[in-house]
Amino acid sequence: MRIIETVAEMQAFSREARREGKSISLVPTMGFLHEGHASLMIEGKKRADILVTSIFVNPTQFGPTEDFDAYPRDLARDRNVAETAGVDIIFAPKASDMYPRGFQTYVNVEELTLPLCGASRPGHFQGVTTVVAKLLNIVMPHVALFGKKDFQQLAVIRRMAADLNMDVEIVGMPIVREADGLAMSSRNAYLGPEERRNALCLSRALATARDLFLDGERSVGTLRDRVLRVIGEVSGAVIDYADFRDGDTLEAVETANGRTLIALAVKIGTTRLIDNCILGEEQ
Ligand SMILES: Nc1ncnc2c1ncn2[C@@H]1O[C@H](COP(=O)(O)OP(=O)(O)OP(=O)(O)O)[C@@H](O)[C@H]1O
Ligand SMILES: CC(C)(CO)[C@@H](O)C(=O)[O-]
Ligand code: BAL
Repeated sequence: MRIIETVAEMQAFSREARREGKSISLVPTMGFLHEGHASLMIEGKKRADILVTSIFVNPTQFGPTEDFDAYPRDLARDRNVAETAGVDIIFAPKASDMYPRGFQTYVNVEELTLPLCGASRPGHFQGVTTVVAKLLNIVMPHVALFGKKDFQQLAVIRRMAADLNMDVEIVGMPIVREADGLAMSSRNAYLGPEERRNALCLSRALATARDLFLDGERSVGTLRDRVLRVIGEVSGAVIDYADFRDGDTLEAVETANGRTLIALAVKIGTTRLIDNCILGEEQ
């Protein structure tokens, strides 16, 4: 495994790999890698000759009061996780190389970024689509893999790739969970022991609503009440959003079906966690 730290070197590497007829897969990350990231890497390795993972805590997707400075970083540990998962190249650029002086071009996806995390985190998705567009141009992968834990992000990136005719296959991967149901996330590292227990209310709320749905309940009002009740039982859990939306368009729905998305963002203490499920999909 090799670490590449400059945009120019990464681009030269990929250009040469493509010239030799090799296929490339890319797993973009912000580091502090866990088994969720590893599952994307293992799949990426199967889908191409060369697996690249980027590790870049992207400043443009964090709001001014968000946790950019506090975001956990540990490149030594990440190297081990990446190597074990079969990564060939870690691309770890500096912010000054990604956003040099004079930078002024951004990518914006419209309707899909309005609700959910787009509403709670103004400017977030513009930062995500801009950096992902740049990573795709730099690494030039044939396949790029993203987790469904960030469901809206995946939908937005698919839209961007289609709308801008990007020559890359976007692959969505299932949510990897801890044994007790908590969705793996780098931000779980912020949780103290009591908060870690309280954080289970997200996956518990999703499972409760899904069980009701599988028993035949279709009223979003009833399903939402149950979700709010499960989260409300936990002191120190503050809902940012608990939304029922169409899994393709992200439009709000009032009657549930198998393609209905339940998307949650909940603050446990100061840590904002997200989780989701599609009601008709195996968990
Ligand atoms: N539990 C998970 N299962 C599957 N994919 C995941 C999981 N957690 C993160 N990913 C995916 O890994 C990629 C990189 O995500 P990122 O580095 O932000 O990790 P994260 O754990 O989601 O961090 P954060 O705490 O910032 O949300 C994204 O495509 C994301 O959806
Ligand atoms: C896709 C991504 C790496 C862009 O910075 C980030 O939003 C993430 O880790 O999900
Ligand atoms: N996993 C999405 C990255 C972010 O929260 O900024």
